[in-house]
Amino acid sequence: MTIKKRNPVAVQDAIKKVIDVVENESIMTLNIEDSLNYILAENVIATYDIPRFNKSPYDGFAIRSEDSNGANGDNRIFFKVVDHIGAGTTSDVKLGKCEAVRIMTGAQIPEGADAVVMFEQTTEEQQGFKIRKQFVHGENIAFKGEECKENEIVLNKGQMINSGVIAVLATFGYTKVSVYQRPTVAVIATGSELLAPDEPLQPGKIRNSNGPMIQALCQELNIKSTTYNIQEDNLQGCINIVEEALSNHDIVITTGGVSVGDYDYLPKVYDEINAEVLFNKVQMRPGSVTTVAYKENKLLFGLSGNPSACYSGFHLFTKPAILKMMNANEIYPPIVEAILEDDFKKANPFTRFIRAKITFSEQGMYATPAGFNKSNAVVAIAKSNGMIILPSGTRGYSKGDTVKVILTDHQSYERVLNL
Ligand SMILES: Nc1nc2c(c(=O)[nH]1)N[C@H]1C(S)=C(S)[C@@H](COP(=O)(O)OP(=O)(O)OC[C@H]3O[C@@H](n4cnc5c(N)ncnc54)[C@H](O)[C@@H]3O)O[C@H]1N2
Ligand code: MOO
Ligand SMILES: [Mg+2]
Repeated sequence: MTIKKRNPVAVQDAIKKVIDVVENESIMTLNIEDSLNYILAENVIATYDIPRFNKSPYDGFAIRSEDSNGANGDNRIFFKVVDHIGAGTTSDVKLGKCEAVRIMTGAQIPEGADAVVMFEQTTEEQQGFKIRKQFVHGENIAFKGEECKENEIVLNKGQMINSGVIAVLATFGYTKVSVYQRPTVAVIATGSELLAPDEPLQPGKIRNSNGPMIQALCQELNIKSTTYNIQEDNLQGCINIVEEALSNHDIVITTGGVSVGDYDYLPKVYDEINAEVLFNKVQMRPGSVTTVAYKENKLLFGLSGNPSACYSGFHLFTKPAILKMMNANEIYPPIVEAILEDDFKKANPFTRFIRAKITFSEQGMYATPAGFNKSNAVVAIAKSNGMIILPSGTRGYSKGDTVKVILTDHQSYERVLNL
């Protein structure tokens, strides 16, 4: 049997092919407390100025700055305290010459006052205090509207809702928020050798690690995927399950069966269901056989069966596509430069992605391969928070070289405090 030659596309081109085909305009409304990690489907407009009024940023005394003219160590000026307010209350007092209102952080500056003296800048006296320095107009005042003005667009649609966005929505009294619907995702692990984690091992069989891993990767994006039962290598069975998953989901992720083996049925499945294959070979390792197909605004990710290839394929192609399908403005992973901590002397004909532990030290960022790193590796995935990128070429790489690294895990922590 001859094998159809595949045309390997560059990694960037493959990512672009996936991103270019998907779109989503479906919107829904959520209570703000349920909206974390969704994408804003509307601009957020300030409903009033922030700060709402001129306010004191300190605990101290509100004064008229002109009354402090000439104050110094040899000429201390006395102010009489005529009122006392905390945040949430206001004062009706109109300040006269050398009068002050005792004021706490967050309280509205009383009429006539234009500066705040911190407690630490005073010496207390009977019925008042003395100061030994001159204050200028506006000193120690948080001005109305200095952060943002009423009707200003403070957040743009397409932004991921993080804790700060929820704070902004709450600030402006929005209890509901319009967000883009998330794509629905189906996960199907294919392979006659696969057993569920709770099944006893048998000769020639292995446990399905890709299915739970992909489900967890979706969960990291706050997507609750539908996980189908393990699908054995059987053409009709594969066609049926993929068709059924596709009729109920926006994205179908399969793992395994995309290469050229006798039991690799996914290429035939795409053919049978008339999905357009965007690419079936990428100039990368692992994951060179990663295949992405498209049908009626739905995507089919044929991720490789080898766990490290499967993981890399998800990060490179599926994750940006899911974010694009959520209509996020920012869909690509952060890529940083780091110092390589190991030698890779062999030249690689395709771009290599190496699961690695990225550490941030005072000397800079370091990238250490996270152990045994072949396509079939699983432990290194668990120990990694990034992927070293080694572009293809005729030379290898050495310890000390500066390389690019994709940050895959944004919730990574350090062993030592580098403060
Ligand atoms: N003649 C060729 N053979 C292979 C090529 C090639 O170009 N020519 N490519 C190799 C590369 S590279 C990879 S990667 C694999 C891709 O294989 P498939 O995507 O077809 O996946 P399978 O054959 O189903 O399985 C490969 C490997 O992964 C294990 N596996 C599968 N599913 C899971 C799972 N859910 N959890 C854990 N491990 C899984 C499976 O047992 C196999 O060992 O093809 C090469 N061959
Ligand atoms: O997808 Mo395969 O790694 O390129 O091992
Ligand atoms: Mg195979």
